[in-house]
Amino acid sequence: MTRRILLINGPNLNLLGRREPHIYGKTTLAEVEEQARSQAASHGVELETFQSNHEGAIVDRIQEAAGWGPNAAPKDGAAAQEQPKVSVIVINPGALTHTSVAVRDALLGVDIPFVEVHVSNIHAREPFRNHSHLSDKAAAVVCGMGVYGYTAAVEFAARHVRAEDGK
Ligand SMILES: O=C(O)[C@]1(O)C=C(c2cccc(Sc3ccccc3)c2)[C@@H](O)[C@H](O)C1
Repeated sequence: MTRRILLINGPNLNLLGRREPHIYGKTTLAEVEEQARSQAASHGVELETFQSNHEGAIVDRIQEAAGWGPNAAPKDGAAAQEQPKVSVIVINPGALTHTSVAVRDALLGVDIPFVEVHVSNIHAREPFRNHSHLSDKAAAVVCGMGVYGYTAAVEFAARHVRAEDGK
């Protein structure tokens, strides 16, 4: 069974590197995703990426990681294709961090360990950004390290996958 990491980025992160570089740096999301894919591959682990500005689409993608949801199985009754198992989710929920019980519920519901990433230090920003609906349930939280936070998170996730495989 091929195991993989699912990297999810939430609202406005498609603008990473293009807006507010003094807070989020100049690295684009495409560059972050390519680096993460390459880093995971160096561990022999697949990495899939998903970015959406829509809470429900993120909930759907999280459910799909567990084999549930609208795209889980073919409608014609054919055997669902063997999908590589998502072993770990790395997620930067963006503003949904502070607002979305639905994303929290989806992550808890699929029972897949997740790592929460924030490019900025959310604890040193506006009060409304100081609370996360996810952190108390995350396997790990990385924030304030810029886009290196994704590197640290993927490293942690890849090591978890390899431990699962007994490597
Ligand atoms: O630091 C982060 O990674 C964070 O998750 C990321 C966020 C984020 C992500 C993308 C854009 C913006 S703000 C923005 C919106 C439009 C254009 C430029 C910047 C904030 C914040 O909403 C969160 O509070 C913190």
